[in-house]
This record gives sequence, C-alpha cells and structure tokens, in this order.
Amino acid sequence: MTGTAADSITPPDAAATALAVRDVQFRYRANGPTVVDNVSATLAPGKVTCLLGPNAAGKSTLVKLMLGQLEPLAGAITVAGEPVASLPAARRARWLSYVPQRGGVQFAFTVREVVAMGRFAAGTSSAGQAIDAALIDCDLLDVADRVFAELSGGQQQRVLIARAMAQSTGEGRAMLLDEPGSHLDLRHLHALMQLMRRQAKRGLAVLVVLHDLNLAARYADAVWLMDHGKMVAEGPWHAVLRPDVLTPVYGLKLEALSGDEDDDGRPVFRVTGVR
Ligand SMILES: Nc1ncnc2c1ncn2[C@@H]1O[C@H](COP(=O)(O)OP(=O)(O)OP(=O)(O)O)[C@@H](O)[C@H]1O
Repeated sequence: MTGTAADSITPPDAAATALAVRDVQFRYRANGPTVVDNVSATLAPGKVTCLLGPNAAGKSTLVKLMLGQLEPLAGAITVAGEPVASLPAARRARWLSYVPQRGGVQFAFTVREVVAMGRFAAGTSSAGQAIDAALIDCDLLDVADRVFAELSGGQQQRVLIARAMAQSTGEGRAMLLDEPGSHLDLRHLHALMQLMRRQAKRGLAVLVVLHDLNLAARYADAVWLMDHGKMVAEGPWHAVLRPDVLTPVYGLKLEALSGDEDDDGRPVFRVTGVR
C-alpha cells in the first residue's frame, strides 16, 4: 500500500451513492436469537466509516446484509436508492466491493489472477490498468506472479484488499471491509487506512469493521457502534469515540488522551480498567 498508483477511479455522484440501512432485522434461524435488531444507519459517500463493537455484536452479519448476501426479515437496504436485493448481480458487483473477514482462494491462482477476479463484472478494456493500480496500491508488485495459497496471511489479506480495489474501480459506490487488518503488520495496517481515506476522497463510501479503537480514532470520519445486534451509536467520530459511550459497550474503563493538534485533536484511548 504505497499510494503511488494513478488515480483511476471516477468519482460517482456523491448525492446518489449513500448506502442506507432502514429498520433491518435478521435471525439466522426462525426460532433463533435476533442477530441484527432494528438497525438503521446511513453510509455516507466520501467518508470512511468504522464499524465497531464487541465479538458477536452482529457486525459481520450486518455487512453481509448490506451486500445482499443475507436477506433481512424486516426492513430495507438500498444502494444509490435501489434495493440491494433487486440489483442485477453484475451491477451489484460493480457497485459494492467486499473484503471478507475470512476466506481464501482454494485453487492455484497467482496473485495477479486473484486481483483480476475483481474485474470480472466490469469486463472492460481498462482491466489491466485497474489491476496494476491495485497491485501497486497494496504493495504487491513483487509477489504478483506468485501463487496466492503460498503467501503469508498478511500478504493474502492484501491480495483480497487489492481485488476489492480493482473491483471498485470505475463504478464503485461502496467498499465494505470486514476486519481487513487482522493479519497486517503495523505499517501495512496504517497504509491500508490511508488508502481507504483516498478511496473515500475519490467519492466512495468506505465501511471498515475494526476492533482497534485507536485505529478508528485516527482514521474514521464516522463511526457505527454495535452491541447485541443493536446500533448503539452512529455519528461523526467525535460523537461516538468517547469514554462515556464506549465504556458501557466494552465493559472497559477508558481514558481519552488528547491527541496532536496536527491530527485534528483525535484522541488516543488508554484502558485503565476492566469492569
Ligand atoms: N452462519 C451463522 N449461523 C448461525 N449463527 C451465526 C452465523 N454467523 C454468525 N452467527 C451468530 O450471529 C451473532 C453475530 O455474529 P457476527 O459474526 O455478525 O458478529 P461480529 O460482531 O462480526 O463478531 P466478531 O467481532 O467476533 O467477528 C453471533 O452470536 C454468531 O454466533
């Protein structure tokens, strides 16, 4: 993730690209627990939104609902005003790109071939450019011809990010990343968040599921906070990333150390106790 690739993304019309979740409910089984409980939230174009919450809060499930991979029991999800469920598959793939929490490629594809899969729905002549740009952005040029399955966990994660980058080139509306940093070293983790900020500047709505409060505090424009299937808080980072909002959700005593003025005064959280 070097940030040197040419900017090949056409900014979509910001006003038309928000992804909206309205009163969504979901259970995996008819008599099972409600995993997403009456959630409403809006994903703004041009912004990096971080989705936070404890384990089993429902974050990955909400992301899969937003992608149309799961069907809500009630409520609606729209992308650019259109219900995600009724989008033709190819358009859905051009509009929404996804980095899964887990999930590799089982076959002996090279890195370049895996990234090229992101262009399948676009099928344009600019495919090569988008693939090269994604490989450069994700610092993968030196392993582009290696077999995906033989890479380290962090390298594989960067390949999946590059595939989503290639996929979002052109008509991309939103990128949804589910814990994309779990295998990344510190430099690549920060490079990824900076890359997502650039994606947002190009007009995409970016949603990143994270566990690291300090990473969210540094890079988020907006934050969604989930707990037990509910959206506990949603808003600009400074309205959500506060000890009084976070402590009841995480059961942690937190102190917000004031950050640098150069960095917008963004806080750094210190854990002072476990409740
Ligand atoms: N395929 C499934 N079938 C049944 N229950 C599931 C399935 N996937 C997730 N769940 C349940 O749904 C709840 C929410 O899971 P989800 O993966 O959405 O949480 P999460 O907030 O992403 O958690 P984590 O931070 O641990 O990744 C959990 O109780 C989980 O056990």
